[in-house]
Amino acid sequence: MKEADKHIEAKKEAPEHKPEVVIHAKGIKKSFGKKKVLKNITFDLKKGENIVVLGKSGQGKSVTIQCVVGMLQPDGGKLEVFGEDITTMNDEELKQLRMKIGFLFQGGALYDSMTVRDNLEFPLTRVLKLKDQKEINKKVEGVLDAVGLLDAIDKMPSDLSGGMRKRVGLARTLIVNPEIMLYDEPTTGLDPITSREISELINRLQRKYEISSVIITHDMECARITADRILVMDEGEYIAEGSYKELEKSDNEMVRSFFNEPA
Ligand SMILES: Nc1ncnc2c1ncn2[C@@H]1O[C@H](COP(=O)(O)OP(=O)(O)OP(=O)(O)O)[C@@H](O)[C@H]1O
Repeated sequence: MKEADKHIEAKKEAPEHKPEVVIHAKGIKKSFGKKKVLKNITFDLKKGENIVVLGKSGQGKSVTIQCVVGMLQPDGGKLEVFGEDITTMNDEELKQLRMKIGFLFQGGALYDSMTVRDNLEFPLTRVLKLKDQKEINKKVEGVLDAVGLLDAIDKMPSDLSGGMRKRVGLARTLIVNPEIMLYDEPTTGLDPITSREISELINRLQRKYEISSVIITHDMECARITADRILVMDEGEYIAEGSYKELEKSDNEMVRSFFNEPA
């Protein structure tokens, strides 16, 4: 780590979380044909907590979060979100549940032909069916302010940098007030400084809205800044769990390999 970067310390300890568990996964299994992708996934996400999932490519990190939002059905195990078993939910129940979960995809795609304002209005008018323009404007401006991009409200996505587009994507996810955020590689493709801004933004949003997050990343700086707890995934299960500082000292070679990689 560079000397100048040291002021952004790894989280030392989890903030005082309420013990409420928002995601409870126990023994989740998922195969595609003969390929066993998830063998035994067990974790709890507590309210207001950031957990980071580390793992080599193709280990099933994305499959896990797709199970959490009901896009994929696990083959076995228990999966409760906000205390409800999601494996037995019907389409309407899943739709209601997904409104409480923000999912920032790797691409975080915006509609290129729409301004930032229109991109943000879209979920309000189409998903929440809001009609009151004053209320819509207030929400759009509020969420852009939260991600520090109020100035960009009338710009087109093509006029924004990669980091700004990522923040607008995040704003569009946040605008429907999710209680859980699922981030799939939030800093991929961004330079180190912009990546750090996104990581710090994830923390600010966690504090401001008391959002609970699962953050999938290969970016160890992002893990260091955002993680209250890290889970390391290997061959369909979690092989280690702990804070950044704890895992940094792990004896396990696979765990150590993440910390030893050059940034
Ligand atoms: N809908 C699907 N149908 C068939 N196979 C799938 C499907 N979704 C994922 N897989 C397979 O499951 C495995 C795990 O994929 P996943 O995307 O979860 O990996 P990952 O750990 O998120 O990897 P990365 O870090 O590269 O994003 C891969 O081999 C992938 O090909």
